Amino acid sequence: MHGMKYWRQLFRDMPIKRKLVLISMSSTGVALLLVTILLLVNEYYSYQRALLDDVRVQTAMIAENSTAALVFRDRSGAQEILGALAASPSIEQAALYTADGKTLALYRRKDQARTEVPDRPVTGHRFSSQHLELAHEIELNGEIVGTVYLRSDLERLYVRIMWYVGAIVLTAAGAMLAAFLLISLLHRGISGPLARLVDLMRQISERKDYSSRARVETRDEVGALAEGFNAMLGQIERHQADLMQELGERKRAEQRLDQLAYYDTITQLPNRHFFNEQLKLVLARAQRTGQRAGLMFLDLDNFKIINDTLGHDIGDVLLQGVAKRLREHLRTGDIICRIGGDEFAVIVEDMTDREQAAIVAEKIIGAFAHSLRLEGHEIYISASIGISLFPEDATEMHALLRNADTAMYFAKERGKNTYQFFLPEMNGRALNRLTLETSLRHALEREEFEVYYQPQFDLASKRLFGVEALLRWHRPDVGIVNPTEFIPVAEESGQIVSIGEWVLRQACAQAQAWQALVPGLTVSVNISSRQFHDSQLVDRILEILRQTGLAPELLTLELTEGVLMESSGTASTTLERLEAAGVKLSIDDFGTGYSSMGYLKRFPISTLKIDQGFMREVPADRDNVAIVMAIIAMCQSLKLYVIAEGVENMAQLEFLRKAGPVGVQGFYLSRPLTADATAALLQITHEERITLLALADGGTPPNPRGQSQG
Ligand SMILES: Nc1nc2c(ncn2[C@@H]2O[C@H](COP(=O)(O)O[C@H]3[C@@H](O)[C@H](n4cnc5c(=O)[nH]c(N)nc54)O[C@@H]3COP(=O)(O)O)[C@@H](O)[C@H]2O)c(=O)[nH]1
Repeated sequence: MHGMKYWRQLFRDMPIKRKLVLISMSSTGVALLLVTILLLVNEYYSYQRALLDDVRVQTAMIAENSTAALVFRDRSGAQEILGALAASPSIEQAALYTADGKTLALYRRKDQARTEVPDRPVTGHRFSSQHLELAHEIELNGEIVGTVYLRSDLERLYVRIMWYVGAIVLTAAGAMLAAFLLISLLHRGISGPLARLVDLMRQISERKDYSSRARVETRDEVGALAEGFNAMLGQIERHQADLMQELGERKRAEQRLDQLAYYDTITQLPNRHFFNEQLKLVLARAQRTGQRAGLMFLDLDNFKIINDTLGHDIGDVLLQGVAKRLREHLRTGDIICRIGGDEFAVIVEDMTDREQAAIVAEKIIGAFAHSLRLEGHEIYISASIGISLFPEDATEMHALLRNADTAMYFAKERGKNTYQFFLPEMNGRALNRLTLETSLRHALEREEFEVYYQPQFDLASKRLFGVEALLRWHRPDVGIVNPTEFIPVAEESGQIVSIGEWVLRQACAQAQAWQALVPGLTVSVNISSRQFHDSQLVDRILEILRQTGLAPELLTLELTEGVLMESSGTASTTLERLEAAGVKLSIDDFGTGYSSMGYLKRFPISTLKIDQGFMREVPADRDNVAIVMAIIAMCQSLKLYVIAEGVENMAQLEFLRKAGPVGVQGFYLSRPLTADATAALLQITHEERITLLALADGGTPPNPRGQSQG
């Protein structure tokens, strides 16, 4: 059973060609065998018959010749007759019996050792495996006179059969060989294409090249199979192409998603997500290898202004330019990421020491030394950089990030366009700033702000013509906080827009209320950069003027040089709209910034305020004297009103009086006052004010600082 299974499996596993040859040869062999057997059987019986006939003839001849010998019981005659059988080599024994069954004569072939004849032969013939025996009764005139017995051997039959078998086997072998050749040839025609199909199939599955095709060699089933195979390959190829396309699209989509997930679409730099993962890896590596790593936080200086002024499209191009500069100036191993609006981060792995970090930071600063030309604009940009180092400043990722951020704020505070290493003591200051920002958020709703007013005088007429609105914050548990402390924070957090609007409303309402006391009293309100670039500014101002009833020409907006210099088309429109509405514009802190004469002509400015820094040590400081005099002369020729700030003593006042027609503002005349104190000052007469504030020529104020409320 087991053996059968083995052969069956062996047959199944055979190649078709061998199977076909085996089957064909087996069937041919079986057919030949059957034919051989039939031929042999036929030959055997034919020979038997021929032998029988032959023996019969001989029996008949003996019977005919021996009748007389039998009748006369002539032994020698009978013996002679039997002796003639020597001519028939197949007869090996013979006997003649008398009618009463006695043996009359015997014959034995020479090679026979003994006589082996039956005592009483049975008439008829009988074949055994070795012999043919035949007994025939001899008659004379209808009476039986004796019996003749002949025994022939079958040796010649077997020899003949053997020769016959030999001939048949040879013929069959030849036939089998011829059949084998023919069948092989025939089967090659069938299995050859099949084998080639199989080979092709193997090649295709190995190489995955579905563009190959099978040769259709015949029109039979194998040809149909090849055609079917080709059709199938065609389909696979098409599916493959579809699949490849789909895979390609999927891959592209995945890459795109990956790109979106890990890269910033504007600069193509890695984004915050990527940055976080990389920083984690870098720190883990540094921990393992015991090496240093540096983290740098970059914040572009004044980016928001550029973005608001020139538009977001230019802002985007600027960010791209910044990314390009960073890539160009830093090593390929440094990981540069854009982690927020105008915030970038650089991870420097294997940092040797602080000096190396400083070199990298200087490279970054240097990268922006030259202006960027963006769509017709020449833009100077700089960055403030905070640096924290692993492991000195922090070993934990978030702490390292926080420290770099804190250091960056300090770089900003130091005047921007610089770098700053993190120092442990910064954390306290940073915390203060954070709490300041948080408290500031609620200051407006909790009514913690108050507007103070500092009087402004025209030196020639000695008249109080206006007040400057200056904000104060009554911070709970802290006291009055100076605007220099909180205005930059409000500016950065964007809260300045709502705070500034509140100041404008208060100042306009107050100035309008004071018109009854000093008709034509002007009020100056400081407008910060962020406020100025707010697209709603003009509408808000006009709305406030309408609501408070203050005449637009009594409101002066104080803008710094920086704000005007950053201004482009949209800002000019803002200024033009304000001028058209009648609102006055003043340049604050003149001389500290760009001091460009161009914008004095370009923009509708009515007043210029000399920065109080130039009033310091005047008239002793000859340089400051020269500057102040030059500014006054320039304003005269440009027909601009000029106000000198920071007048703190009589010498300064006297100097200004001689220098030309100016307005003055300063502690010497009055510190910023509460609204009530300002109202009190406005209520007294002009003459009383001159006396009180020592505005008379050469006059001395009784106690100028004593008036201070701010
Ligand atoms: N955007 C806004 N900015 C505002 C607002 N209120 C104030 N500010 C700006 O804050 C800065 C500091 O203001 P402040 O502490 O009020 O200082 C003003 C005066 O007190 C001070 N001053 C005036 N006279 C003298 C003097 O004789 N000596 C001296 N040392 N200081 C003096 O000068 C400041 C006024 O400056 P300026 O605005 O340039 O005229 C300041 O930059 C304010 O602009 C606000 O509501 N919005």
